[in-house]
Amino acid sequence: MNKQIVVLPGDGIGKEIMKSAVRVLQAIAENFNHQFTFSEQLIGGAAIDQDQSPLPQATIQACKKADAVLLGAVGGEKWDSLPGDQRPEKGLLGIRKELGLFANLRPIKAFSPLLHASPLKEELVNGSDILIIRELTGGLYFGEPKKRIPEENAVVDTLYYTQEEIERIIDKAFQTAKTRRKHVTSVDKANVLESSRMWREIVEEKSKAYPDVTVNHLLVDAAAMKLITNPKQFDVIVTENMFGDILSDEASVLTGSLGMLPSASVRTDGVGLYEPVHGSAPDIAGKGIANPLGMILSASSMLRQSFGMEQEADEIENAIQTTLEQGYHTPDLMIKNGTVVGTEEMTDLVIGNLATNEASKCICNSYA
Ligand SMILES: NC(=O)C1=CN([C@@H]2O[C@H](COP(=O)(O)OP(=O)(O)OC[C@H]3O[C@@H](n4cnc5c(N)ncnc54)[C@H](O)[C@@H]3O)[C@@H](O)[C@H]2O)C=CC1
Ligand SMILES: CC(C)CC(=O)C(=O)O
Ligand SMILES: [Mg+2]
Repeated sequence: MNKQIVVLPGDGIGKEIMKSAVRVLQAIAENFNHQFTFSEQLIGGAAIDQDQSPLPQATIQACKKADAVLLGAVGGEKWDSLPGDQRPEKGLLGIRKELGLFANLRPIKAFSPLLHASPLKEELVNGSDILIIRELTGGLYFGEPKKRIPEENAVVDTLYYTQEEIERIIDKAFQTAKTRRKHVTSVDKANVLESSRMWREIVEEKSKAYPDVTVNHLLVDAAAMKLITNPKQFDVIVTENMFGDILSDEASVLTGSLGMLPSASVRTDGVGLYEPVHGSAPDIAGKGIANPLGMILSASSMLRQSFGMEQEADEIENAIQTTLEQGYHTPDLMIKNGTVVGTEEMTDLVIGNLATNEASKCICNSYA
């Protein structure tokens, strides 16, 4: 199969972990006789430096033509003093919006060798399997007005949703729950926010069309607590953009590290952008120690969800399981008696544990 993949490494560790994902995909291409063509484009701080824009038109056009997009991470101190609409993060929000990627799927399930790597008790973590479905192109991160109001010595951000935006993400949650353990937890702040009250009404109305799926509602503050005191009660969690952003970083502690979490940002036709949950991690960037597994798992999610390559995705996930069983881990994972390795060595080990591990011959501009 011939697939065109746009890669957006971005900033900080984004560049380091993207190399890992591409190398793993090259090995998969070789093993399964696929042709993956990678085209690297600019986003975030790297794009500001080269093109004076966090999301150049060339990047948007390339992403729109691609079969799928891989994204590393954006942001860093260098660009922190820029106005909000010129920051690297604006490029990330922009590409999600441009591609219409309204649903961000964040699976949280610990690999068995990492059950003891969480600061939470192993018996709490063991058996938990959560999918956070975060609304991605609306809500507080996109609503207007969003500005300083100097004449009032004030500031405003806006939480705006159309009914249609809420309906499509709730449908996505119910449809996805049908393929899992058939339970949806909708998380909101309906005791305070009007947007949450409308969200809750839509969940109730939509639930009538999915009689085999059970549903409950939680306020976001209590949900944050329950995520780490009783995570096994959750199957699918669906929530507003900012709530999902925050809860998923919190939930990552179940897996041992934020660096383990992949995500898929999708729309209804299967087109997707695949990105780890974490950011550009400036505190460890350039040190060669970033955990590449969240990025590699995002690539395997791309194979599964955008390309229908189930066996190939399984091979990557099995190779990660084997590598962790062998005791290898990057320093972010607090494991007793393991062997600490860097980003590149971890990538070599995963590739070495693929069913076959010959070097790839795929077409690749900057990763050959
Ligand atoms: N998707 C994206 O591009 C995102 C970008 N950001 C941006 O990233 C920059 C840094 O933000 P932070 O709040 O520090 O969040 P962060 O997610 O970059 O890092 C939080 C902590 O987790 C660690 N960490 C994250 N990923 C890791 C990995 N793969 N391996 C090992 N350790 C890892 C970092 O070292 C840091 O201690 C900011 O500019 C922010 O706006 C933040 C989140 C998401
Ligand atoms: C720019 C932010 C919204 C990025 C982030 O934290 C995320 O998408 O998880
Ligand atoms: Mg986040």
